[in-house]
Amino acid sequence: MVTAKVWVLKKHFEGFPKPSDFEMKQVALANLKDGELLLESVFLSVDPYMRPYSKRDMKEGDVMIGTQVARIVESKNPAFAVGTFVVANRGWRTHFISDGKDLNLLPAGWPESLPKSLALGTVGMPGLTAYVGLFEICKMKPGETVLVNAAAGAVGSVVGQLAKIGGCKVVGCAGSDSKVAYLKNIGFDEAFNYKTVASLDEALRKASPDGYDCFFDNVGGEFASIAINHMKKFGRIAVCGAISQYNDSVPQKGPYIQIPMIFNELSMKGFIVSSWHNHREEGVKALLKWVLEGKLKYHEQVTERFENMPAAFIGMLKGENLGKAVVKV
Ligand SMILES: NC(=O)C1=CN([C@@H]2O[C@H](COP(=O)(O)OP(=O)(O)OC[C@H]3O[C@@H](n4cnc5c(N)ncnc54)[C@H](OP(=O)(O)O)[C@@H]3O)[C@@H](O)[C@H]2O)C=CC1
Ligand SMILES: CCCCC/C=C\CC(=O)/C=C/C=C/C=C/[C@@H](O)CCCC(=O)O
Repeated sequence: MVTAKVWVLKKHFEGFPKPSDFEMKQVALANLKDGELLLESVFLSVDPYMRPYSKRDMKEGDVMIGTQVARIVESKNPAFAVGTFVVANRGWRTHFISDGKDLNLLPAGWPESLPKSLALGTVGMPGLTAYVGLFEICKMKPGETVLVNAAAGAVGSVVGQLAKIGGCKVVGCAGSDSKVAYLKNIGFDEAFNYKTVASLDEALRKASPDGYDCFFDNVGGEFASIAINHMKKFGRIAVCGAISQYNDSVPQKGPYIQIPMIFNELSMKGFIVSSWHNHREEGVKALLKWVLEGKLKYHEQVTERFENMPAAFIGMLKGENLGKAVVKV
């Protein structure tokens, strides 16, 4: 019999998550029935959505939500061979049982040399978020200027590079000078540290005096309220995330957006990547191709050991990650 380690939400987060909000438990797994598989998590993802979704969808004592790259270690299902790697959405667990219906194989053509953890990042849900947000929501066109915040993270770093591949000028911001250096390294035209600039308004104007056609917003809050005033006529805003607000106990009050929306005839659309599953195959295939061609660079912040899941999650929310934050079990 296999015993899985799992992390549960011991106490709903109040403000910023803290280690004592989590508890690690052991769960004995049943023997496999016909048609079932035993899987071990190899890489687990820590993502911002876990913070707001825990409040909306979870109760105390539930296993933390999340996805993993897992390896099949035992199979009583002829459709799945032992040793196969899959992407699963089974939460913070070292081991789990599946009937195979909830598993996604890695995309065809995945070379052995490419880290499988990328299926949780650049060639997974965050990469697909960038792809959908830019091509379907912003409807980015060559020659346009694209702005993205949280630009050195999992989604933002792909947004900037896809915008360059698509023939745009790209401006990004991030929360440290080393992240800004990374953005320049992967091809951003302009990048600034939003924590140290004297004025966000000035920094946005300096980076693109003519304004922005597309704004891929990962952050919300004050940054978005300022950026909206820098949109060009008929600009498009993809409302992807609002990480600056996820840990607020008291909702922020911002300036109202109607005047710039009307004056510049802007479009603003929120989206959730899961609703775009019909674009998944096409998107992931394109992302993999760009990675293999060297046009789409990646960086991963790998935390070792399952025991460090809460630390990796809290660190990501604090901005300690460059690129995609993952945990190697
Ligand atoms: N709509 C959708 O379907 C999806 C939305 N998202 C959203 O995209 C955004 C980015 O996600 P992801 O790429 O996975 O995460 P990241 O890899 O970008 O990690 C989060 C980053 O957010 C930045 N950050 C944290 N707090 C603040 C703050 N108060 N102000 C500004 N930046 C902050 C930090 O970078 P820094 O050092 O630069 O501050 C941190 O590294 C999130 O808002 C997430 O919810 C993600 C996936 C799907
Ligand atoms: C309750 C308030 C919500 C505010 C918006 C919060 C977050 C936006 C966001 O980050 C959403 C992310 C959604 C991710 C969904 C992922 C899963 O479906 C897993 C998908 C697995 C995979 O495709 O690899």
